[in-house]
Amino acid sequence: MERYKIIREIGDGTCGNVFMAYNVETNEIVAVKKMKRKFFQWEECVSLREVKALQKLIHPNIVKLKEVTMENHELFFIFEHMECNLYDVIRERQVAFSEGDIRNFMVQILQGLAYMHKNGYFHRDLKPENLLVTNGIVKIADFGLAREVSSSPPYTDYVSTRWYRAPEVLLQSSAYTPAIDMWAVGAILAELFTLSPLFPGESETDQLYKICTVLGTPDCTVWQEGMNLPRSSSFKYFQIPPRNLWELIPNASLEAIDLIQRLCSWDPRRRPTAEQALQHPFFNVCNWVPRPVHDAPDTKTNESKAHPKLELNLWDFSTEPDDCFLDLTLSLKPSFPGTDLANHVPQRTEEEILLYSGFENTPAGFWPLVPSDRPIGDVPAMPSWQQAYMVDSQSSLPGFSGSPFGLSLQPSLLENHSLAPIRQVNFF
Ligand SMILES: Nc1ncnc2c1ncn2[C@@H]1O[C@H](COP(=O)(O)OP(=O)(O)OP(=O)(O)O)[C@@H](O)[C@H]1O
Repeated sequence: MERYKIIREIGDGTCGNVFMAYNVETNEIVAVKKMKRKFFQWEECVSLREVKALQKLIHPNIVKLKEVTMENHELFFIFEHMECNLYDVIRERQVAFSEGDIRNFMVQILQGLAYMHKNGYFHRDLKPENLLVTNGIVKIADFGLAREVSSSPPYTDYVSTRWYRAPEVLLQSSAYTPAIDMWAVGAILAELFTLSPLFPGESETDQLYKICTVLGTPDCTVWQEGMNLPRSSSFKYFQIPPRNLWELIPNASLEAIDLIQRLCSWDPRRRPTAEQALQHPFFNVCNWVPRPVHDAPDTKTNESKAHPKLELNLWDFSTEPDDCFLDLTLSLKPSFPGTDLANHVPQRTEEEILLYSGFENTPAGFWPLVPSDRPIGDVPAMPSWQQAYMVDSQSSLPGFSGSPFGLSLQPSLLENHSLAPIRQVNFF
């Protein structure tokens, strides 16, 4: 250990203290985790879960274990050094993250997880503190509780920090799966939008209660197996209807809400795997900078109001996905102010509803997406500009390309302020 000079302490966890240090031979900055418990044999060290897992898991989104050293019965892990953890990033954040930032974090977390799960491990303690960040790069850390998927249940030992703990673990299932990591990802995704935890339980019972206050109390239609778990009788104390996630996370897009809802499914079998989550439409967007309506010329003049609008109305298409989108070229039909769809969408300003075709170089159409299982009437037509969903000619349409996410398209408007015919958009 004389090769390492400690600079300062950077973390104090349950199992170890973490220090920033530098390697005097290489001048490299590293993180040294000094385990709190004493070790007497090298075999004990190498059989630790953290060592076993990290030896095998080499991935850009998993923190790299460089070395393991034992000295005077003390065990040290030498890791690549990361600037901070996601908990600090969230805590210090004054304004909400952009959806692009959140997407960037999530892709990396999911890629790390997908790799880990594919290689037979699940983490069991995913939380913002265990996601390390340097310059926008996220790496999963703290494999102290990692388990091999092939290891046999019952899993009875302590698992995961309460706020991110999956309901099957709270209800004392002894045979949980990697889906517990997916629950944690859903809670973290919500937290990235609101900057506060989605389920901040103060005890195990309160944790279940907090989950019920968001998702509603489950019943056998939602989660059959859950009804038979040892602590499922707790549910009889809280009969709570589900909240609308849009109210709780108002800055999230429809796709983000849909992903959170799927990840935080009561039933672990309904949660997408990490690999499936990466296919979710939340990640399938192009960069599009909306032009505010009031910047567009002529839109507020009497002259333009007198002109017909070109309106895209997806209700005109069949409801069969293949019928709708097979080699779809959007059909546009003229309509007139006062009779257009905008008037049928309550409580939305014109600015919120209308989408302009003035992006001459943008080969795209704009779609708000809603989960296929949600009645159209439940969903705001276009809650904000942020929720315009862009599909370009390169990308496949979500839900129709083998993606596990069936999303239906919500009718929307596409107004041509300049009255030139709107470009037709080919999706395939
Ligand atoms: N490689 C690293 N680079 C920078 N900081 C790190 C690194 N590894 C850990 N840390 C910091 O130290 C903290 C504790 O580390 P870690 O989670 O590995 O310890 P632990 O004892 O297993 O914690 P826990 O209480 O979560 O089980 C992390 O939250 C992080 O802030």
